Amino acid sequence: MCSTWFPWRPIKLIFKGLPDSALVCNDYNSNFRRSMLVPTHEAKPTSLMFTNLSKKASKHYTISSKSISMEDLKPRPANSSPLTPLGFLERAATIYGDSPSIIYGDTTYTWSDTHCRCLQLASSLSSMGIQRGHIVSVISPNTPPMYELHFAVPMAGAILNTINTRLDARTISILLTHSESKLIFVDQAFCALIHDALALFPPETKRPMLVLITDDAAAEESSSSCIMIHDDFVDSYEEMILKGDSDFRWIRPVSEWDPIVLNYTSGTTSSPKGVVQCHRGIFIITLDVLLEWEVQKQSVYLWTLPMFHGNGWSLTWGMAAVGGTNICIRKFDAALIYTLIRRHHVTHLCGAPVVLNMLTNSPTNRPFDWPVKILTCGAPPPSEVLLRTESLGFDVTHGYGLTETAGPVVFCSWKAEWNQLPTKERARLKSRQGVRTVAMTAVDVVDQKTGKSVKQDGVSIGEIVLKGGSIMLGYLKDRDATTKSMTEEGWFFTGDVGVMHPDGYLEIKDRSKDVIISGGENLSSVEVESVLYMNPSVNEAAVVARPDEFWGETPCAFVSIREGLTQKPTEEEIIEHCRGKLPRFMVPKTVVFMTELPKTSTGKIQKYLLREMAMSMGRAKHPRSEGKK
Ligand SMILES: Nc1ncnc2c1ncn2[C@@H]1O[C@H](COP(=O)(O)OP(=O)(O)OP(=O)(O)O)[C@@H](O)[C@H]1O
Repeated sequence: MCSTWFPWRPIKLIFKGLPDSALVCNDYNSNFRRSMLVPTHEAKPTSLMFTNLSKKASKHYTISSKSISMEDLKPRPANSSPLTPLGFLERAATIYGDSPSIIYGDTTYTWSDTHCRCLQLASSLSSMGIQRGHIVSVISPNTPPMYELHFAVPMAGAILNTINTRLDARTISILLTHSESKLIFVDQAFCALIHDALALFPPETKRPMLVLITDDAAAEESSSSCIMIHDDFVDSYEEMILKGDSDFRWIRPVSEWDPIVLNYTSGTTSSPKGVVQCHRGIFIITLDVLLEWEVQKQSVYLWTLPMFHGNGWSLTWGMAAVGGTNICIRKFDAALIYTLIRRHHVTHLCGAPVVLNMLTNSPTNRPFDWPVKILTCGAPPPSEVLLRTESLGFDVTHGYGLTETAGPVVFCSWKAEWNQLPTKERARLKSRQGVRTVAMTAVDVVDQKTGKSVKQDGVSIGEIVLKGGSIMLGYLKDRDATTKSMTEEGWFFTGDVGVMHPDGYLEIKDRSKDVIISGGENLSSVEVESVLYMNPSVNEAAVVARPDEFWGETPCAFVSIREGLTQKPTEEEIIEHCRGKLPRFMVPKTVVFMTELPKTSTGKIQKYLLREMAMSMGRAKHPRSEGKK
């Protein structure tokens, strides 16, 4: 009854001296001490009466107009501190102070160390003039400094921008100018790259300060290039920590909507866009992912996913929340990964489907004695790849998200009854993207013309739209793209197309830009790819549109073949393999073999490059007899 009256309802009302029969909401669980009912002679009668007061009680008690009514109960400072993930670190230092926070080669830090180092770094940043709202960039692989900067930079009030290490100098130069970065932390392996990027700055543009991150493990690869520009650095990372004050009072956000990170998208479909996320959004997604992926306290997390990729899907902050151990590595190396999983008894790791593929194809792969949980996201995982990964003892969780959502916000939440199904069927179910996380408000698939929800039949295609607390604030300096992607009705348009299955699970069919239209019919490149992956000789597959003289467009498959095969398949054999499993119009008409498919820095296949190659082949020609579907 109470909840229908007041949006901010009390959990329990305690009225001193009132008989039990006068308690209005006596079923709830926590304390709310406020005398709302007073003897009638002290208060003016009001029309608002509690209907379940006993007759006797209602005679003596009525609502005081002097007291605070339900409507007046508003947020107060005690319950309105801005949400921020930065507080996770202080807490981790209190609870897990002596436990390892980061292991990197022979170096181990504890949570006390990490807390202290981040405060010292934040203090040094402040001393150097870094202030609230400034952008501070970092280019580094997954090293301890890269992890620490996720706390230290926003603790100085600034906004962290992690730069993708695989970008070229020209793109980095554009991003740094666009972000107006004030300072860049540069791992020594990337000195030459940053040097080249800065050389491309327009003449009048102010240059950022540079701080050098030295690393013995990187020394070999980068010593000469680092000496070249050594004088350009204002300081070194470790010096800044030494100079810093460990009692520094970190700068809390004024509002939870204050920006905390700027991340550029992968650039799979167009130039990278600068996504800005706030403290609140990151707080929400971090807890959401931990809950959905069932990350236990003091888990051991191996950093196979680059932290520059959406801040490692927010698990950078997540590991502090659970006091886990971060195992850092500079490079993806399947043999090293298997060694580290065993050495440190790793419990969790993440990776785009390409990482799963590399792990399963590695000659060093061997099953584990304990379940190693792996979260895959970032691209559609073919069911064959899921199957192979699980057969090694990995427990795969499949999530879907974008840089714009700060991590996975849709998960293929697993149902116990599915464990009874045959393995192939399980893998097929798991390749679906799934259901919104608890912190997301809603997910839908809408018709691109009418904007109405499509039928929940697993066939009707529409655009995937999302709403929830971790959707970005917007794209930096791009009002048009921001308003286009987030409508007044409250939806964020993902640019992905998919279907909603009758059981409420979402499945992506393609990115809008990758849909192939053959003879007027939309064709999902993802479906064709998953059939190609069923061929045991196929290592990687991607399908794009090739202009076709008769159909307008037809599927063109690019494949790489597994290493070590004595007999490689022919184009006709690959086409024949698809014929048995796909409707005729979906069967690739062209197959191109490549040693390796081109990928973005986040491991996604660069379909726009393949599309350009397919375009350059000219229109596919057909004998007249092929003009039937
Ligand atoms: N589980 C998944 N299955 C299928 N596709 C996925 C999955 N997770 C993410 N994606 C794809 O990745 C996209 C988000 O990727 P990201 O934010 O890294 O940048 P990008 O979209 O690849 O780059 P750009 O926007 O610059 O083209 C999604 O829109 C979707 O197409």
